[in-house]
Amino acid sequence: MFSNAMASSIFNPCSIITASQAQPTSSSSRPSQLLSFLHSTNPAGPVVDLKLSAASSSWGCQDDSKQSLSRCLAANITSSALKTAESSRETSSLLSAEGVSSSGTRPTILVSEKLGEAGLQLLRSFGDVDCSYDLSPEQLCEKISSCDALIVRSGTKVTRQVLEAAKGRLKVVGRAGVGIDNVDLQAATEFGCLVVNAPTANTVAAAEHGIALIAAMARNVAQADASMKAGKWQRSKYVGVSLVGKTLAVMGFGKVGSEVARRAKGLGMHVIAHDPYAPADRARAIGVDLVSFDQAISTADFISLHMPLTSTTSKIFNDDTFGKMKKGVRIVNVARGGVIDEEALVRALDSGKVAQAALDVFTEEPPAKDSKLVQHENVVVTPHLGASTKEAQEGVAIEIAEAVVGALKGELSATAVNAPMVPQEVMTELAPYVVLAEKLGRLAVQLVAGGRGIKSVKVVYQSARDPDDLDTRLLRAMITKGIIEPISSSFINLVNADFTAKEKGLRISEERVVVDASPEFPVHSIQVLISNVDSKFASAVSENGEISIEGRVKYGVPHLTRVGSFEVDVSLEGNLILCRQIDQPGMIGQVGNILGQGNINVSFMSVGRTVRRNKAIMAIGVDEEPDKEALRKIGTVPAIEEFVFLKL
Ligand SMILES: NC(=O)C1=CN([C@@H]2O[C@H](COP(=O)(O)OP(=O)(O)OC[C@H]3O[C@@H](n4cnc5c(N)ncnc54)[C@H](O)[C@@H]3O)[C@@H](O)[C@H]2O)C=CC1
Ligand SMILES: O=C(O)C(=O)COP(=O)(O)O
Repeated sequence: MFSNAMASSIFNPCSIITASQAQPTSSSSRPSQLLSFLHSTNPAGPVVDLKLSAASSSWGCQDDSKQSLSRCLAANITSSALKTAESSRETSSLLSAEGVSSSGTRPTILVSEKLGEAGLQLLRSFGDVDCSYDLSPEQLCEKISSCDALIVRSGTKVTRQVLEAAKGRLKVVGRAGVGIDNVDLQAATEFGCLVVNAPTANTVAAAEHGIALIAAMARNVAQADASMKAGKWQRSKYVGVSLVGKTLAVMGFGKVGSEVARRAKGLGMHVIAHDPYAPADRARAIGVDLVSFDQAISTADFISLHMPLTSTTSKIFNDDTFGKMKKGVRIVNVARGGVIDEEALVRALDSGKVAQAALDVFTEEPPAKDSKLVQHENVVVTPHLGASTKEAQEGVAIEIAEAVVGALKGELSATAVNAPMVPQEVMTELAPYVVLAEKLGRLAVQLVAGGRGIKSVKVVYQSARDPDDLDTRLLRAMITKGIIEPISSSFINLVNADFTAKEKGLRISEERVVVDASPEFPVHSIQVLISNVDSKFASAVSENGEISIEGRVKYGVPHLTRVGSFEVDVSLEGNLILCRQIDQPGMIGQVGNILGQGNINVSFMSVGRTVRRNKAIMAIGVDEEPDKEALRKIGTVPAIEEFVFLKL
C-alpha cells in the first residue's frame, strides 16, 4: 500500500522538532510502576513532549490481560539483527527462548576478549559461541556481519564501522565490565543495537586494586622490589609516607569510589569525595563529606579517580587542575586514562607538584613502550588490572552472559546502557498494550493520504493511575515503530525509536489523562492523533481536523474502539476494512456477501454511528487480504460513501 519512496513525502524532512525530555515529577508509590527515566542514557534523547492532564470518564471497566510479553518484546528489542536492511517489512522474526531463531538457527555470539568459563558455558547453552581473541579492527568488521551478539571487555573498540559492518544483524553488544567508553553508543543506538554492561561484579576488585595502588605508591613497593631484584639494598631511598590521618579525595563516588572510601576509612584516612550526582546521604552513611571539585583537589593528600570517561570528564585533570592541588599530592587512577591529560601529569610529576602517581589505565592501551609516564620513576603502573581477579572475572562473565542471553530472548536488560530499563513487572503488565500501541500506529499512518508530511503525532493515554505511575516508553516506542515501519526502510525497536523519530522529523508528544476506571489496569485506552495531514478516509478525521483513532485492550486482545468521532469495536487481528455508509438496513449483508464470494473470512464486525439513520462506520476484521475485485465491488455498493483497506 505504501512504498518506501513515499517515506520522504510522508515525513517532511524540513520539519522542526522541539524535543524535551520527559521527567517524572515525583516518585511512584507503586515500586513496580516506577518511571525509570533517570536510568535512561539514550544519547539521542527522547523526542517527546509530555503533558499531563486529568479528566474523568464514565467508560466501562478495563479488561484484563495477562498475555505473554516475550514475542512483542522480542519484536521490540531484537528486530534489528533479525532484519537486514534489505529485508521485508514483515513483522520481525523472533528468537525463541531456546535460542533458536525463526529460521531455525542458533544465534551466533562472538566473544572477542577473554571471558570467564562459567559465562561461556551459559552462552554455549543458548547459542554458538565464537571465542576469537585479538582480532584486528578489519577482522572484527569481517566477522561481525554473521553475529547476533558481541561480547567485549575494554580492549575491543566497537566503532561505528563495526556496527555498520554488522549490516543490521547484531542485536546486542555486551560489555563484560563497567566502562562503555570503547563502544560507540550513538552509533549502536542509531542501528538499534542494544548495549548492555556488567556493572556490579568487578566493583570490589577495582576498589581493592585502588587501595593496593595507594598503599604500594605510598610505600614505594614496586620501586623497592625492582631495586632489590637488581641486587640493591636501598632502605633510605624508599622511605614512604603514612596513610593514617591523610586526606583522600575520591573523585566519582559511585560503586567503586564508595568502596574505596569505605576501605580508606578503615585505614584511618580522612575521606572526602566529589561527585555531582551522588546523594549526600549515601556519602554521610560512610562518613564521607561530599565537596566541590576544587575543594576536593585542593585539600587532598591523595586523589583517587573513579569517574567514567565522558566528554565532560575527558582530561579533567590537566595543567590547570594540577595547579590547584597541594604540592606533593599523590594521584591514583583505576578509572580511565583519558580523564587525565597525561602530558600535563608528566609536567606536574617533573615539577614535584605531584609527588607520585599510581596508574592502572591509560589514554592509549597499551601505552607506547617509551611512554614518559610509564617510565617515570615516581609512577607505579599496572596493565589495566583493576577488574582482573578470578572472582571478578567469573562474576562479570556470568553477569554479561545473562544480560546478553536475555537480550537475545527479547527481554529488556536491567543493565541496558542505551535503552530504558523497564522493570520486568512493568513489561509483563504492559504486554497487550504494547501490541495495541504498534497496531494503532500502523493503522493511523495508513489513514494518511500522503501529500503533506507527517510532522506531529500526539498520543493520549487514558489511565486510572497516577501519571507518575505509568511508564509509557515501551508504548511510545511501539507506536513509533507502527508509524514508521510501514512507510520506510527503517526498523524500529526500543533502542532506536526516539532517535529514528527525531531523524525523520517526527515529533511525538504524549498526554496522559486520568480517568475514572479500574486502576488495576495500567491503560484504559490509547488514542493516536495525527495533525496537519489529509486522510484517505475522511471519517477518521475528528472535529479538530486530526486523524484520530483509539483502541483498548479487551480480554487481552487489542481492539479498535473509535475512528474519528465514530465508536466502533473490532479486534485488531488480521486486516481491517473501514467503510462509511448511510445507516440503513442490509449493509452488513451486502458487504458480507461480497467478501464471502471472494472467500474472505470475516473475523469481527462492528457498526458505529453518531446519529440513527444518518452516517455510520462499519469496521470489518478480515483474515485474508481481499483482492482488487472484492474491493472494487465494495466500492460499488450505493450506500457506501468511502472505504479503506488497512493491513495490521
Ligand atoms: N581499572 C579497571 O579495571 C576498572 C575500571 N573501572 C572504571 O571505574 C570507573 C567507576 O566505575 P563504577 O564505580 O563501577 O561506576 P559508577 O557509575 O558506579 O560510578 C561512577 C561515578 O562517577 C560519577 N561522575 C560522573 N561524572 C563525574 C564528574 N564529572 N565528576 C565526579 N564524578 C562524576 C557518577 O555520578 C558516578 O557516581 C569507571 O570509569 C569504570 O570504567 C571499573 C571497574 C574496573
Ligand atoms: O569494567 C571496567 O570498566 C574495566 O575497566 C575493566 O576492564 P576489563 O574488562 O578488565 O578490560
